[in-house]
Amino acid sequence: MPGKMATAVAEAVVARGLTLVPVGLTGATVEDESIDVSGVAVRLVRPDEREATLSAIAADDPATMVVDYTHPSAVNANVAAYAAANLSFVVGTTGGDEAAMRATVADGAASTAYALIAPNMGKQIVALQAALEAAAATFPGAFAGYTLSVTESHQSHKADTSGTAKANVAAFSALGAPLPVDAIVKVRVPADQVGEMGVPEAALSGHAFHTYRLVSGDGSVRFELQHNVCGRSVYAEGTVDACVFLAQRRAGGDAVRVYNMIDVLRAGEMS
Ligand SMILES: NC(=O)C1=CN([C@@H]2O[C@H](COP(=O)(O)OP(=O)(O)OC[C@H]3O[C@@H](n4cnc5c(N)ncnc54)[C@H](OP(=O)(O)O)[C@@H]3O)[C@@H](O)[C@H]2O)C=CC1
Ligand SMILES: O=C(O)C1=N[C@H](C(=O)O)C[C@H](O)C1
Repeated sequence: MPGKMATAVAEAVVARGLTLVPVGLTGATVEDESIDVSGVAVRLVRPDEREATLSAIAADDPATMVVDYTHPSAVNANVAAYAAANLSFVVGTTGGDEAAMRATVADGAASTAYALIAPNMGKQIVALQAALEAAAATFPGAFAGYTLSVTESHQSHKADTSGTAKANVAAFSALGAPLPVDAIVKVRVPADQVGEMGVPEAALSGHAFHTYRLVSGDGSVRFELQHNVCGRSVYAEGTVDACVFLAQRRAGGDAVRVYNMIDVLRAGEMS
């Protein structure tokens, strides 16, 4: 905190009537000591105080869920610290090493934490992602011979290529239309976002516009799929659903300890 997603999730937690633990991890250069979230004073904790703070939170209530919306360069060290403190965690941050995150709570790992990791928490986008995965499993190669192109536009400070786009490209690849991740076109210049992608000016600081195009070999057939989101609320609501879902799995001692948002959707636990 006070990152945009972390703050939006904290606000959604309060709005749902859940308890917001008034502590937020922050970047090393942030000078404020606390921020106000819907009337709750949230203490900001720098990376050098992270381990001690997480241990104290776990000692106070081991059922606390941690939410990570940080930066690709920060998320893996954060996750290692959550796991070491045995605090269960929901990761929305994209661009990290997901395999390494999963390993912190995999069978045989020392941690007793549960984890949910997903590149997109928006219910309808998760449903689209699940539908593409199901199509790929049911009709592998159905789009063989088609050429895929993908364009994604996000606020100019986004560090990485869209994690959602990467996940959907994997499904399109199984459908027969592969695309290397580095061929995904990233639009980060505000003038292009407005002019080429149709992003409203008011959403330049927070938007996610994705377009997937599939064209047949002879150019006679063309598909286009878009999901265009302005703002953050759809992800914040999904993240709170994820926390509730994960808390229930943890409380029930479920044998599976790593989940994604498709698991939450399948369970019928997205509001
Ligand atoms: N899964 C999903 O549905 C969604 C995922 N995302 C992803 O979430 C991430 C965050 O996005 P967003 O909120 O827009 O980005 P912001 O840049 O607004 O926020 C990121 C925050 O993380 C802070 N930070 C950096 N390093 C650390 C650290 N070591 N410990 C704690 N905090 C740290 C930054 O602080 P500082 O500025 O001081 O560096 C900043 O406050 C991105 O990876 C984005 O792709 C976003 C939306 C939805
Ligand atoms: O940075 C964002 O804003 C978003 N990031 C996620 C991604 O990388 O796919 C999800 C959504 O696109 C918003």
